[in-house]
Amino acid sequence: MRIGIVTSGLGIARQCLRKNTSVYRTCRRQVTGSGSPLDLNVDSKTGIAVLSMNKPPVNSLNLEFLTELNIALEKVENDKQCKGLIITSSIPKIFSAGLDITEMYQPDIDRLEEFWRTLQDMWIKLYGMNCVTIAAINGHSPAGGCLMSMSCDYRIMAPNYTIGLNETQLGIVAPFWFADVMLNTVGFRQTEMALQLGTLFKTEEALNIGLIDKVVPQEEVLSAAQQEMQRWFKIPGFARQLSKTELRRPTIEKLLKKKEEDIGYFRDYITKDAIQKSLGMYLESLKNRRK
Ligand SMILES: CCCCCCCCCC/C=C\CC(=O)SCCNC(=O)CCNC(=O)[C@H](O)C(C)(C)COP(=O)(O)OP(=O)(O)OC[C@H]1O[C@@H](n2cnc3c(N)ncnc32)[C@H](O)[C@@H]1OP(=O)(O)O
Repeated sequence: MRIGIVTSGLGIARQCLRKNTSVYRTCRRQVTGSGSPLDLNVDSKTGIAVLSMNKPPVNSLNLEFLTELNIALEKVENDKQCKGLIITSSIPKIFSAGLDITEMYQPDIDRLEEFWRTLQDMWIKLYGMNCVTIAAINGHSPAGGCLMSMSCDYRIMAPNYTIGLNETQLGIVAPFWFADVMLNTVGFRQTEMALQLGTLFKTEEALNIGLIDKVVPQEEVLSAAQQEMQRWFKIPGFARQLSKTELRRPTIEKLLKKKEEDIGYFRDYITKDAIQKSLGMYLESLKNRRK
């Protein structure tokens, strides 16, 4: 039941309409505007925010979408009522198709650099979130989608989808910080094989190597995430947060120290003729898949 105020643009709902019966005490606020590719609902009773990606056809991460994600993550982090964040998708069968390849193919250089900076910022925020983060992976989650999932504290996935860092299959290389997050999640051996082969793991395979934590039927992914959140909420928040920070800080600091250098590497690498050719062919193959 939604009884909150829907705001537009960047404004967060300032009021909550409450009725006097206890059933209405939950104050759910939709804090993104209508027509936004993101739907952020904060339930002030449970302290859980649900961020649902809704950018057809495949939730690909372009500059504008990444900017919206950054704003949403900031809102959640600044909202004192939010103790946990669930990231999911409103697009059937797709969590996120990863980076929008059209941002990298025949790019405008200023925009390309801005795109990469915004991706770095999004990842730094998500990986370092103080609140508990759970990825409710209700669809395919390749490359950038896998990065987002791995950056959460816990991953619940529906059967019969795929997840992984498949960059080499596109003829490109996963950046060091994507690799670091995978390394932190599944260990060295699985990472070195998965990155070289560009493996997209089926749900069950992902569970077996620890890339995801739980498999539940499609229709239960969100409720399982809500339930899992309760386990994390039972731990004293400060102790849990500090443990997370201690473990993740070195990985985040590594990128922070090299942010500008990394943008330069990305720009120079992606604009190479051979890479452009690979990306062009991959885009073409995606478009021809349904023919
Ligand atoms: C020295 C070292 C320096 C290092 C430098 C760094 C180098 C760069 C690193 C880049 C890092 C990350 C890379 C990425 O995230 S790249 C993205 C990888 N993603 C994929 O490979 C996924 C591709 N998509 C799919 O497999 C499928 O679309 C799907 C997600 C399984 C969904 O399948 P579907 O059948 O439901 O939909 P489909 O018909 O395929 O697609 C619908 C339309 O969407 C277009 N599309 C799909 N994915 C993308 C995408 N990622 N970007 C842009 N567009 C995408 C697809 O072309 C269809 O378009 P249309 O309807 O035909 O016009």
